[in-house]
Amino acid sequence: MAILKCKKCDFSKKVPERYVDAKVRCPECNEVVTVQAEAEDLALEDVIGMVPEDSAPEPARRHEAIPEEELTRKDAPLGDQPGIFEGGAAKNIMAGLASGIVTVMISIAIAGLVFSQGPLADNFHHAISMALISAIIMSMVVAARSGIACSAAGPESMAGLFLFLLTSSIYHQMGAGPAEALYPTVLASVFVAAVFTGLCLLAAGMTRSGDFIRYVPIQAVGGVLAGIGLIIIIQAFNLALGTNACLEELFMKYAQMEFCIKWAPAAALGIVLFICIRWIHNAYVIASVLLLSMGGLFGFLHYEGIGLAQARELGWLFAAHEPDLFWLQVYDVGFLKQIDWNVILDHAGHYAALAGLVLASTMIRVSEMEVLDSRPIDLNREFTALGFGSIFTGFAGGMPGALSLDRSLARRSAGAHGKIAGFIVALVCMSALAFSHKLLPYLPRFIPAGILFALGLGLMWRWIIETRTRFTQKGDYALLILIFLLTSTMGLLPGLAMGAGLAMLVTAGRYGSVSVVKHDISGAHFHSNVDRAPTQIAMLKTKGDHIYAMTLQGFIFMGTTNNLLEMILDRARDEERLPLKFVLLDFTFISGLDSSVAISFIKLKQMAQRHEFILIFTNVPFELEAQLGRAGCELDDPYGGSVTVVSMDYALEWAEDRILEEEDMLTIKQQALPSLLAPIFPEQKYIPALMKILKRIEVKKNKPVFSQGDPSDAMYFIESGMVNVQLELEGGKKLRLKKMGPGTVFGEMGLYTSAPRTASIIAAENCVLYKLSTKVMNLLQAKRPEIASSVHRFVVSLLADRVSGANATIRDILR
Ligand SMILES: Nc1ncnc2c1ncn2[C@@H]1O[C@@H]2COP(=O)(O)O[C@H]2[C@H]1O
Repeated sequence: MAILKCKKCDFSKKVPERYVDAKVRCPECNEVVTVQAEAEDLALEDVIGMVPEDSAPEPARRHEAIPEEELTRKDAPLGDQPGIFEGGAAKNIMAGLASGIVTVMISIAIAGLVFSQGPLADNFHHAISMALISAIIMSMVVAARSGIACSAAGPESMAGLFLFLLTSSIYHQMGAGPAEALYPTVLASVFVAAVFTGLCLLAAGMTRSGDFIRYVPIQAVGGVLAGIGLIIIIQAFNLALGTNACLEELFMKYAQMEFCIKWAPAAALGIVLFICIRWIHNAYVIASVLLLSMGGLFGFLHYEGIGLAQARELGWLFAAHEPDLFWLQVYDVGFLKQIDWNVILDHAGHYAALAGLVLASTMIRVSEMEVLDSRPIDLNREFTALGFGSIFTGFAGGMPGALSLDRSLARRSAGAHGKIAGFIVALVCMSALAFSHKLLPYLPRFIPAGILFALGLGLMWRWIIETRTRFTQKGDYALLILIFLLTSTMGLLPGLAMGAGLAMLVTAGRYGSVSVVKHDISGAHFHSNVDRAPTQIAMLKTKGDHIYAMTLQGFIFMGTTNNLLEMILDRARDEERLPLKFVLLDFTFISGLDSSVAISFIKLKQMAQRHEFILIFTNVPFELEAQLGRAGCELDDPYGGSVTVVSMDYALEWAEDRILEEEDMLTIKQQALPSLLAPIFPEQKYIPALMKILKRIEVKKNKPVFSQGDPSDAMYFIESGMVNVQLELEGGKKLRLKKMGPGTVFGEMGLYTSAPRTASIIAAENCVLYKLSTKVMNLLQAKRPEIASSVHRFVVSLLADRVSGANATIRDILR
């Protein structure tokens, strides 16, 4: 072992031997520290660290433990859904009302984004209806079908931006054609996008391919979403200014006073909203900010003596419009005849990309909800719910939507734990739809612009800043930035296509199709290198199945950890075997981790707490442990039910000790050497004579009996205490070959071959040994050859036992 000891803040931590002389940053104060070799060999207690005495894991620190019935990963029946009024009717209704106001405002903002091109902007009120229809239907369907109580779905920034690109592209393609075909074609393309996205979600949910989507490289999705964030911010400025400019044009204009006065309130509101959405996560706070800013504008207008009509002319408020039930046109033959279906077909790439991103983002958001909720959520069921919602939305004349993590969290912290909140949101949106022609003329223009600004900023922050620490390999983050730049400069579709291609190549090249689990084995077959008494070995053969050891390999990413989690869950639920108490995961063959893996390990820790087993991570590279820690997953977290241990051998020894302790067999009654030898020595009658020629010595804990390479002059019998047989490797590294206890011998190889010592022997405890020197052995051979021959046979049978033990281990590993 080596030690990381920071002189600045006194932080100290044991780290694996191979980090000796490495320069690392102190996890506490960030000071650069050189890792030092530790002076003495470690005792087992040192290695294990501060695992609580009581081996039963402490209750979850951050989350409540979830009962077994809720573990419905594969087939979550509807009955498992949250109740209608769960958490109290009044609380849910209030939370639903606040979320409803937020949803209406966000729907208006997304509508502004979708219809911001040329004459489409004149039909902004239609886009608002389309967005509200989506919010109503998706809120109701998701409330009825989703397994997440606070699930918020409807118009959403990423899908909104896609629709903006779709409508702009159609607008540019058809600009020269007949004007009457443009609007029906644009509307139809939005409805087709909703139905197509819904069908894809439904197909993924019904074929249960949700877990397969977990393989989508996170860098590609993250880079594209960050790019989307930037484009949304540009569009937020355009909405505030009533322009249609690109980034450079906006840069030219932003400082001019007449523009500044229009974009500054939107940007200020955007920043405040961004902070509320990201860190406060509360629907009441967000709704209050929106209502207060509206009040602020009317106060300002009143103070300045500006009338509403004048404010509309100045571009502060939206224009009034006549009420119409435009979406019913969808089923009007005249309307259908005007649609240019070729143009719609030309945009097949847009629909496919939109559906792909909605699928991938749903997968990421559901995974994050799983961690926050501390329980598995059936991804396929969420796909199915969103799929139905999106299809109904398309047929009712609404725009495609998606699941929103931020809005779901805001709804949850406002107290929405029952389904009713989703229906209340739908009711609020219905009222807004019915009165939109009356309300819109009173809506300040900077509000939807500010919301878009906050949504765009949120996407960029989430994917460019927050995820940075999650990437264990610098290349992953660089790839994300590359895809972000491609998306922002070349456009969404080329960026998406190139990004996905690049990320898939990288991931496939790194990992291929090799399973993350190199081998898994039960503790009944695979034991630590500790020489134990025959009764203890027999006990471990019967009870060792409480231990499940796995060696991991290769490059781990979310898709592969899913398989690992399922293997462990299957083992934990296997009632035909002994209850699972210890899961050992060895990282020796791990070459790297993807960013998303932290979430999987957090889930694994939550599973450990639910099923009451202890997770022991072994041979974890220091950088990976630090990276996972920064991403929110502490591996060495004794009170959270997981520990890191230097090697699989020590971890096995510790778990075995706990099992023996439980059976009251950890300490074997101390016996004198003659009685220890009696059952195993070939001829018992020679034991008293042998004892006379042995020399008793005592060795203190941690002191060497001899060191590797020393000349060999004796072999030793152990009467009490344990010794470590330690191989000294190049570069000062040490490897424990064996731990030996009472009744056995060591140093026999040197005695018989006269070669230098092949390993060092260090006392792991205070020991009493009996020494048989070469000189005395030679005398014995000459004077009492029958006793010498008995000793030879004893040593041979011990060596034979050791070899057959090693063979059994190899056989089990290869099984
Ligand atoms: N792989 C091993 N397993 C168990 N004991 C060992 C192993 N290798 C060496 N030893 C013991 O460690 C001792 C080191 O000194 P010797 O080589 O004299 O004799 C050696 C054996 O008794």
